[in-house]
Amino acid sequence: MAGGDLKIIDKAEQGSGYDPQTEADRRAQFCIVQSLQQRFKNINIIGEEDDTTACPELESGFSEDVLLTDRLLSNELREIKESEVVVWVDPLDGTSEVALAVKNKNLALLEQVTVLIGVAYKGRPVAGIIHQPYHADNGRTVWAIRGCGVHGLAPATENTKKIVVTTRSHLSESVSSALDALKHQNLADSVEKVGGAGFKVLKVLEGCAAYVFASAGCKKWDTCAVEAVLSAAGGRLTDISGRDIRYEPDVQVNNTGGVLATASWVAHQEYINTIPQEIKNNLPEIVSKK
Ligand SMILES: Nc1ncnc2c1ncn2[C@@H]1O[C@H](COP(=O)(O)O)[C@@H](OP(=O)(O)O)[C@H]1O
Ligand SMILES: [Mg+2]
Ligand SMILES: [Mg+2]
Ligand SMILES: [Mg+2]
Repeated sequence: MAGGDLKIIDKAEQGSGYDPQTEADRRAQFCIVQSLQQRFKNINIIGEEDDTTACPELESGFSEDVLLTDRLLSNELREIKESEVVVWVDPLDGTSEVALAVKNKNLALLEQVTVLIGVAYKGRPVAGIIHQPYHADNGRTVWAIRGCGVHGLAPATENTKKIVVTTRSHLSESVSSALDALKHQNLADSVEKVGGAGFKVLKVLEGCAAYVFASAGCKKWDTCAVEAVLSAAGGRLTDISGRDIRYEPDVQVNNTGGVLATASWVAHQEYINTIPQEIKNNLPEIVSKK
């Protein structure tokens, strides 16, 4: 960004919209993957980007805060072997918003950018990090480990209005129809369109009722970290038919069933029940390998 050229590559297949990757995505993935591998030789890491750019500064430290939760950690998690861990990395979530922020010189959009690192064990998320580099002056890191609470943010426990967040850049007819159905049943008093899976889940943690994406296109690296954090806060994240999303290493990377995330203070099942069956039928779960 400082250099003024994001070096954007469009990853979208011809005729299927716009899916930008910037030099920041490539460098951040290199940094995260190499830093993790340096410390943990045998974990399986799956990142969004196929192409990376070497970045000389790796991270060798760790947050002492994590050690403070040690006494809360279950024996099951304590005994995990490196080879049983799958880390899903989204080096930069909200890339479209970064591109737009620079293009339109609208730096407020950068708030929607996050870095997502999710840790899965036995196919389900057990820990997650949502780093928001452009929050307030110095950014913030929101993280959770199963059984050890949510850190870096105090999750909202209620709200008088049900605000639903959805995609800004990947709207489709099925996304709109699902939102209309929710409005009809008073499950969406208003709808906000914002970028990034990470940012939308932060919004849910901070008082929005739900994140609704009744469309395919979102990937496992978009949801693994955020599901870990949201469930530690008492919320739920499933596909739009209410099925758990799986995170085994050989699972299909697309969340073909869409995404529905709800805050702790709303009934997840009511949102699931309200989304029309026809939309659900068009978004089947595909469990086949990659
Ligand atoms: N149709 C689609 N094609 C490609 N990526 C999609 C997509 N729909 C959603 N996504 C991905 O899901 C994330 C959240 O999307 P959205 O902001 O539209 O809700 C983004 O992650 P990235 O920014 O990490 O690529 C975005 O690329
Ligand atoms: Mg992307
Ligand atoms: Mg993403
Ligand atoms: Mg990304």
